[in-house]
Amino acid sequence: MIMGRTWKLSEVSKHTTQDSCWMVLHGDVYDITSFLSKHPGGRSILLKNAGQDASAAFDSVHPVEILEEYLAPEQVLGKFELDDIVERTMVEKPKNGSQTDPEAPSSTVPPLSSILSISEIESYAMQQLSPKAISYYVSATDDELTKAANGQIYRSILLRPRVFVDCTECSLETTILGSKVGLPIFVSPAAMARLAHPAGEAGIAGACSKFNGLQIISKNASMSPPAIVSAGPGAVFAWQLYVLKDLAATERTLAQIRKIPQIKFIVLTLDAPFPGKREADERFKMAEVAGGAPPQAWGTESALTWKKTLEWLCGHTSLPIVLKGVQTHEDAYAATLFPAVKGIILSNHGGRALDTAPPPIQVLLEIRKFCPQVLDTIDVLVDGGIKRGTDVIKALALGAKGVGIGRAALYGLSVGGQEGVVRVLKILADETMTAMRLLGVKSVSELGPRHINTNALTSRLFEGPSGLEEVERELRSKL
Ligand code: HEM
Ligand SMILES: Cc1cc2nc3c(=O)[nH]c(=O)nc-3n(C[C@H](O)[C@H](O)[C@H](O)COP(=O)(O)O)c2cc1C
Repeated sequence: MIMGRTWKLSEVSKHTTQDSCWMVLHGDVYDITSFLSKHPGGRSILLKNAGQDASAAFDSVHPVEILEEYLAPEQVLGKFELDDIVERTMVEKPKNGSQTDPEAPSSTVPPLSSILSISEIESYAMQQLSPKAISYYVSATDDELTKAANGQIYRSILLRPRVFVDCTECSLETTILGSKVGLPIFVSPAAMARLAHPAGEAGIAGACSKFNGLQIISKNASMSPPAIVSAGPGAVFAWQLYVLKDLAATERTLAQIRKIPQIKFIVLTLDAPFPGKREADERFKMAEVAGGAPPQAWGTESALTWKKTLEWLCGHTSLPIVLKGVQTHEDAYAATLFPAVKGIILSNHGGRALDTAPPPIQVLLEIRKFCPQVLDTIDVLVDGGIKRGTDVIKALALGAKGVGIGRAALYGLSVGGQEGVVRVLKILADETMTAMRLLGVKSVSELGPRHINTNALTSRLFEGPSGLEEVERELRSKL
């Protein structure tokens, strides 16, 4: 009986094929032969790491709890014991794809306080991240037109500053989905944060905690939700769900989430029923796995529908539901017809879903024109392309309750761990506050369409009253 015995590397390393595939993970030896065809990340990456201690590669993408969830107890063959010879010659393996990875170009990051903009953080991140992390984080679908448009659209919208407003006192506090937060900027869910830095999603939580900010934890986080929330006592949390083809596994995960009181709402991502064609990432994977990677097995259920899926989800959570990846006003309106849905995130997955889909700001304008009541019925959040405080206030002025950052948080993490994310949030918070003061606005709730200039894009906003009667009324009462 092999169960319970110890194995040396010389024995484990004989099992590297489809017919017999072993792997060392966190001190245990696993027989993963039957899991090869089931691994959502494809079999090639497992074969590449077969016959060795793959803990470092595993840790940068998965929480350790996933082992128990996906592998049966009989697949654990026993404990791993280092051979003497290996122990003596072994060089410390990198824990992640960032600074400690010899593949990653070395660079010196200046003191974080001297980094002034999100673009600057991004350029340092490109020096810190491993090629693998860059191809995964930066890539977007096809020609990356939507990714580019997400940022460009903010540049084509102009603001309308008002004068004679005392903005000495100015606050970024607001409420998102009923939770008070210190700033209207939240961290969108992003998989595999430990590819950027060992602090991973817990580092992001620690940073959000300092601002009483909101972090939406990804279903594919590289750390477990309990570990993440315990790192952010002052933060507000939500958890993002991909419904897997394996519905029972999704239900088990939802049961775990129910036990975490810090999680205030569930974000169901809908824009990725199939993986987008992210060529930079595919090219990297092809080079990484000899002979090319087979098409990835996609674990996400592609047959979700409004009524069936929402009814099912309501059976497994009593938390408010937020739909992420809404890209038309029709779907925004439809969301308001389901009482369990308390919010939507206008998002195109940072350009990683359908290329040439519209930037969220365009969808917000559509909502204002065709069904403005949506904005009064549910919380509308947006993400994609946010790099400046002025981007934040434009989205808020157009009706968003909060604005998410995806890559910017990962880039901050890569340059300075938790403190790097703090720097990202501080830059954006300070810029937002400055922009509000210069605009003549003292609080987030005052921002409105009257702060947005009319041009070809935004003219559809101005079908309503001019606002002049309100100005007259206000002045008369003050004079
Ligand atoms: C043997 C134990 C492993 C198990 C049980 C496992 C499980 C999973 C699961 C459930 C997913 C779907 C995404 C998620 O829910 O996180 C996934 C995806 C993935 N896994 Fe693993 N995995 C294992 C080993 C590895 C190893 C050693 C690597 C090496 C780096 C790896 C790399 C990946 C990648 C790259 C993805 C795809 C993520 C994406 O593109 O969204 N996995 N794995
Ligand atoms: C590397 C990466 C991983 C992501 N993983 C997820 C995820 O697991 N779940 C999800 O709903 N969205 C995911 N997204 C999308 C983000 O939540 C967000 O919509 C997007 O990044 C916003 O655009 P930005 O990166 O321009 O800020 C991911 C985005 C990136 C860049």
